Amino acid sequence: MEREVDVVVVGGGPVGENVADRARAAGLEVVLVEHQLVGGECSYWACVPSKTLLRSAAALRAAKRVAGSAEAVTGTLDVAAVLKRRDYWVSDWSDTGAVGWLESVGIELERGHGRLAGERRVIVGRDGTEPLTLVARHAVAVSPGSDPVIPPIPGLAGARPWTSRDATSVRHPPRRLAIIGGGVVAAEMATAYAGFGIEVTVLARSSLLRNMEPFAGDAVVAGLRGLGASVRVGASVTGVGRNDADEVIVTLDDGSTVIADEVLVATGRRPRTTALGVESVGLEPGTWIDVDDTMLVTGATGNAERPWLYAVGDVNHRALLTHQGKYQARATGDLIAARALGRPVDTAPWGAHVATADHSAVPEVVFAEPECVSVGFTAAAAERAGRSVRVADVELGAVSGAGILADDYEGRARLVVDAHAGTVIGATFVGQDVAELLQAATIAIVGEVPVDRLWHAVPAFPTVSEAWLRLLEALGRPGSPATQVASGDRRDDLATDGPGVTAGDGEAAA
Ligand SMILES: Cc1cc2nc3c(=O)[nH]c(=O)nc-3n(C[C@H](O)[C@H](O)[C@H](O)COP(=O)(O)OP(=O)(O)OC[C@H]3O[C@@H](n4cnc5c(N)ncnc54)[C@H](O)[C@@H]3O)c2cc1C
Ligand SMILES: NC(=O)c1ccc[n+]([C@@H]2O[C@H](COP(=O)([O-])OP(=O)(O)OC[C@H]3O[C@@H](n4cnc5c(N)ncnc54)[C@H](O)[C@@H]3O)[C@@H](O)[C@H]2O)c1
Repeated sequence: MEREVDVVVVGGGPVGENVADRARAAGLEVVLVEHQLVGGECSYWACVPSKTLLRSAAALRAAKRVAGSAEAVTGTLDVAAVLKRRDYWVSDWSDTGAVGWLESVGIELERGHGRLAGERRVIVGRDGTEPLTLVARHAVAVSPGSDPVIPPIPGLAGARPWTSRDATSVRHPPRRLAIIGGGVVAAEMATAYAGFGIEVTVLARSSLLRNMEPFAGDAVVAGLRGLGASVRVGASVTGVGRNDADEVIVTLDDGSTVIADEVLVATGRRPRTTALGVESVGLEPGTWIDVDDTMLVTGATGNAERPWLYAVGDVNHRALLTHQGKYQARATGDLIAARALGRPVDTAPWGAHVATADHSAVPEVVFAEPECVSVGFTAAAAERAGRSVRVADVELGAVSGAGILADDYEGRARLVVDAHAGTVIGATFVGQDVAELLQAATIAIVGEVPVDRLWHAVPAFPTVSEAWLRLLEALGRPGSPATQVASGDRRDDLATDGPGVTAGDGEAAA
């Protein structure tokens, strides 16, 4: 069976949904092909369940950190209630709601496995009925996402390791959990399971959260240990097996062993391109798909002559995050529609049809203990990129708003400034409830707001946002002696109390 449509989208995760939505909103006929659940990894096995597993223990810790509410905390976490709340948020792994939304906006769903079959053609393998060939008049967008990597550690694959799917969909948490990896999944799942009161051992080859400023990973190591987890940094796993009691035995390169009930592998992702038919359009199966800033696939048959194939979301490896994939999807869906309808196309940097922010302003929130959030360059990455940087650090505990939020608040913030341009190019915040500080930093970077102008963006007292003021003070006020820092100098000021406010003062002096 063969059918012509305007646009075919393969993969109905958050990214594919958004490509389809934008193209459909412009009036195009769109078919979305999904072989599992509409909503994808994020909705059922990643962002949503992981955050619900984390939230209750974080709320409990927050209550314990404030005198008055701490005394009211007399019980422990109700893990069964946490799992029930998780089940609600993942709709019991049913996509009825998501399918209803597709219907409401006029996007057609084809349930089945989509596979490229040459230029503009997608074959959909369907259960119990003959395959359907969809021929796209205008474009095909693939957004199949990514799968976890299982590294070739002797015995690991045979030891029934958990992946992030098992960790986020758990029904009966084990008594002991070993985690291999030191990235985002390891940090978050160690926090979640330690919060459940489970014996957690993190086995990381190197420091944690290496894509962030070093103080973020260090804080999470301390935070996890504070929750009772064991964190072994610099530990290489040489073998994994199960014994007769069905316990997992993880052997390390120093000869020691860790015994657990389950082992979670959190060692990165690989693209879902092995069974996507990419070879039929000149691409290599099993590899990430290269794209330009409009998500147009570079090197695909026919794309140079008449653009038709786009790869959006995790599969292009630009930023493996839902919000960034959805940002790409909005640009690409609109571009597909503009090209199809003969409307103007804007592919200049920061134009409507490009994902420029992928290069310089990707916000990420790691919901670990403590929260670690960042956007843009770290100081080291900026220097590697040849930028001349100025760096300001502040201890968040010295900010009144943080001290009021939690007794003995501990946290740190860093601003990375381009010394020549005088604009923020990176920001990192570590501490309780810092996630909501991130959007301001993202806007400063994307808007290329001069640091001198930020002195006029006054943070309200007493909020944690006053960290911004402390960061500016650390950089120096325009025209004041403190700003006499040679251009290109790197400053590692550690600002504490700002003028007029000391921790514990209810009112700031003028
Ligand atoms: C544990 C965990 C927690 C995370 N937490 C966060 C978070 O808090 N915030 C955040 O921003 N990101 C988070 N991420 C990352 C986020 O999940 C991904 O970046 C996001 O899901 C990518 O969206 P996508 O649409 O590209 O792919 P996916 O969500 O993987 O969706 C792809 C869809 O395509 C379907 N599909 C694949 N191949 C085919 C085919 N050939 N035919 C038909 N259908 C197909 C799949 O079934 C799936 O539904 C997390 C990831 C993990 C593993
Ligand atoms: N809150 C969030 O936004 C969130 C949460 C979870 C995941 N994610 C996304 O999902 C992606 C995948 O997360 P992840 O934690 O799996 O990957 P990651 O890239 O963040 O971390 C992988 C970790 O595994 C280690 N590693 C790699 N190979 C190894 C091996 N052979 N043996 C031992 N250790 C090894 C690395 O050193 C690193 O510490 C992330 O890139 C992130 O973008 C986002």
